Amino acid sequence: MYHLLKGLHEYLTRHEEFSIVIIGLDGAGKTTLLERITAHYSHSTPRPPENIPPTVGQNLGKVSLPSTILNFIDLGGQRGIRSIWHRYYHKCHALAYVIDASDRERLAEGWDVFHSVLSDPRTLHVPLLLLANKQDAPDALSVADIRNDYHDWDRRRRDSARRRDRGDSNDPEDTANARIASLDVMGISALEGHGVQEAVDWLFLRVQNSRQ
Ligand SMILES: Nc1nc2c(ncn2[C@@H]2O[C@H](COP(=O)(O)OP(=O)(O)OP(=O)(O)O)[C@@H](O)[C@H]2O)c(=O)[nH]1
Ligand SMILES: [Mg+2]
Repeated sequence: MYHLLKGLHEYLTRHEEFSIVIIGLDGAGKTTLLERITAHYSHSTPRPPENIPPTVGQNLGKVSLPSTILNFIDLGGQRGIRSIWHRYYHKCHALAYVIDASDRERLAEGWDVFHSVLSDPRTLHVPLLLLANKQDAPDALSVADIRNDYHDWDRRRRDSARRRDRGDSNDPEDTANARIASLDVMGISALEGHGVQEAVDWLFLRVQNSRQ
């Protein structure tokens, strides 16, 4: 009887754990976002932005929900650190790619890196959310503009690939194209917190669904 009740108690109070990896170029605002998320769920104040150094390696943040634990892993975005991202793909349940929507000069670089994530076979079945960060900045591109900019960039990339390959069809591309077509993009301000709750809700829902 004791074992039965103990088992029942464990079943009712169990916590499922999911890992969510946050990636994107250096300076996109990933650690600021992690701070905002963990502060929100622990009802504390996020670390002041001036106390957040560039990430060399990773930062971890745990969010405890009633029956679920979300483990956020924020990875450094500097060029030399990006080569470790792939090590996290197979063990994560969702990916959030953060882009700095106010830095037009680095958008193409951001898309280049984003595309390599999207077309990596190891991310194929991992839910992927594109976060257009820094929406509070006066010159930030809106979600619609970010989406258009990415589609324009991708069209140019495909045109030049087609010219290079003299029109040969490229099957692996089809998978990436399908993912792009159904891509979810959300606008956030990691600094001020706008849209962050909605982004976490999206990730929570998608990791739950992917489990089923
Ligand atoms: N205006 C504005 N600035 C932001 C926002 N999020 C981050 N920043 C600023 O962007 C800069 C970089 O933020 P980080 O969070 O360190 O960027 P990161 O993506 O973690 O960078 P790496 O660790 O180098 O990969 C800092 O000056 C932040 O204060 C935002 O939503 N709005
Ligand atoms: Mg960082």
